[in-house]
Amino acid sequence: MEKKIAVLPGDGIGPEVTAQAIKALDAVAKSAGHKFEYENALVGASAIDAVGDPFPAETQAVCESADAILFGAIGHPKYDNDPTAKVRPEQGLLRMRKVLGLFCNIRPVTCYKVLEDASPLKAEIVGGTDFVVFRELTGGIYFGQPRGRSEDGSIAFDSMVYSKEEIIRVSRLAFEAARRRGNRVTLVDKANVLASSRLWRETVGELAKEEYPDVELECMFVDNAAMQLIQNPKGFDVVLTGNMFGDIITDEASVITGSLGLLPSASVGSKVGLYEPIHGSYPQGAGLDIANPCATILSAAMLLETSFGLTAEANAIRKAVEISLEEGYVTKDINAERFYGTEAVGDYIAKKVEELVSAEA
Ligand SMILES: NC(=O)C1=CN([C@@H]2O[C@H](COP(=O)(O)OP(=O)(O)OC[C@H]3O[C@@H](n4cnc5c(N)ncnc54)[C@H](O)[C@@H]3O)[C@@H](O)[C@H]2O)C=CC1
Ligand SMILES: CC(C)CC(=O)C(=O)O
Ligand SMILES: [Mg+2]
Repeated sequence: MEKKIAVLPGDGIGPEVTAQAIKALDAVAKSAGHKFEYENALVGASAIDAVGDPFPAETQAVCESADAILFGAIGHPKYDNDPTAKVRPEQGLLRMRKVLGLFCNIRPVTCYKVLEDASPLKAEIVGGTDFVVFRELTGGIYFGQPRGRSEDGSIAFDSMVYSKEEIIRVSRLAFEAARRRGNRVTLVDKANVLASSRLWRETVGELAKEEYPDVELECMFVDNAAMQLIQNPKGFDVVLTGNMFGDIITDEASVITGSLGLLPSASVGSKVGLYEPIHGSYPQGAGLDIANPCATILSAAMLLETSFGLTAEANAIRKAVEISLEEGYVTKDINAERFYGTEAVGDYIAKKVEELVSAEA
């Protein structure tokens, strides 16, 4: 198979973790006889520094001509600490998601057996956790209009806006996934307060009744869900939610697995798919060879499976990551006493991928 992958490393630890994911993809290509061609493009703060735009037209063209996109992370403290900055790296990420039609962000949350003690939560609580969050990605409060400041600057406002159409298209993907898994969807919202959440409840309820009567639908307020995720994470199968709630509860959910550096994601929609870790640019870790590359490597596995249909190869990457965790080939966030660098973990996983894929061929 010959495929072109757009690579957008971004800022902070982004370049380091995407480099490790590419090693895993190269190991797959070498052992299974595929050809992956990579084209790099600028995004985020590094794109602002280079060309003054966090998602330049050239980057968009690279993405649109690719078969899949591998994304690192964006963000820089010089913007985080300057609320007056007019151009911000995050605008690039949001514009990219919108322009590429990436309306659904899929975030699997799995607790590896060997990491049951790595979470600050009790092993008997986190053990066996296996759910997936379907987060709406191109609507809601991150995009809604009007937004801004009053003339005298003393009032600021954002709008949580959702249409039925936006809710239905992401919900369908969640229900379809539930049918392939435990047949249960939990809609997470704040329908006791927000009009937009009441539209979610109404729309998802109708859809469930009309098209997915075989799938169990449960509705849960987001504050309760935030608590239940920690108290009984095994109680979830497919979580369906809006943009901001999904963003927040998945960072929370990463604690169940042992580290934010372990959670991958796939962003899908009408065009090309984009694959990215759920974490940000972790600027404090940039250039120190301490970032956990697993979230990005596992995102590459989602890329192979979702965009290229290479399930066996994707599973080889997942298995290689699991072996690295079992063998203690982990970064500092997983084991603060005995750890390896980002590069060393990436090399170890790539070597395992090569062995696993070659053994299957
Ligand atoms: N998708 C993206 O590109 C995202 C970008 N951001 C941006 O990233 C910048 C930093 O934001 P933060 O709130 O600090 O979130 P962050 O996700 O970058 O880091 C939060 C904490 O999680 C841990 N962490 C994150 N990734 C890790 C990894 N791979 N290995 C080990 N530990 C890891 C670190 O302890 C870090 O201090 C900001 O500019 C923010 O806007 C934040 C979230 C998502
Ligand atoms: C940086 C934000 C725009 C998004 C975010 O935190 C995420 O997608 O996880
Ligand atoms: Mg986030």
